[in-house]
Amino acid sequence: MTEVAAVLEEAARTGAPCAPVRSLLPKADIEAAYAVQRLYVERGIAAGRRLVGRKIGLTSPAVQRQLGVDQPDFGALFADMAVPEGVPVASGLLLQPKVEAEVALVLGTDLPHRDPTVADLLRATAFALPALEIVDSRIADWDITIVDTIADNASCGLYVLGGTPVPLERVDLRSVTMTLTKNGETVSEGTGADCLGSPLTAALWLASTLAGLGDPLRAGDIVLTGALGPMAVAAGGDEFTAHIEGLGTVTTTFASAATEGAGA
Ligand SMILES: C=C/C=C(\O)C(=O)O
Repeated sequence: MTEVAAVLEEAARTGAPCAPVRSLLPKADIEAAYAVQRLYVERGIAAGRRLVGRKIGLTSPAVQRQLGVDQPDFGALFADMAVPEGVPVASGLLLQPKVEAEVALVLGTDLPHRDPTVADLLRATAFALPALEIVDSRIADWDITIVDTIADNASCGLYVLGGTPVPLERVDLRSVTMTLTKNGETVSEGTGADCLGSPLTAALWLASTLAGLGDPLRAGDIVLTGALGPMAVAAGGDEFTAHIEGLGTVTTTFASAATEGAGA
């Protein structure tokens, strides 16, 4: 496990993507891949990073098709991965960024049960927000299988949360429609139902999985529930806006090296 973690750390440190790590792991061993991810999380916490929640990945049939997998996964969200709206994503921070539009849930109470119900989840959720997940892969050309992405913290790079909290009484997350634009052009579309049937179903999967691992979701946690549509490639100078009906909009821009150099 430590060898795989070291390969991924080196890729992040140098900015040079590495070869797929699946050949270094027991064949298709998802538990081994999560063990690598746990090392990354434990090292982050030991270094003073604040764990603030989880992302769910591989929830949309479109993304599953893009990556050739058939099940969801999860990764860790640290506070230092959050980019406030209005602050450009610095150039050179990410290796191969892509953007996804998602529903974020913020919990008001713990979700300790292995068999949580929708009622438990609705009661536990303080509010929802529109969100952009900026996924990134430390593996060259995004040549990933499920074990590669799990070991690589579920390919999570950064995330942007919208600023207007919406209580769940006000929105039916299964039927929301999402449009993601890049520089004004639509690049991805989907609905709540495209996220494992509903963002709530995805969150229940995560709550149950983490409770089963003895590390349940806690009050205050942010849950990125998974892409509602295909991911879109990002480059310096791009602006992305997601509109999720009933939740509002969230926007981010990617600085280009040239504008950063000019102090823009
Ligand atoms: C490889 C990353 C996939 C996701 O983040 C997703 O499907 O939401």
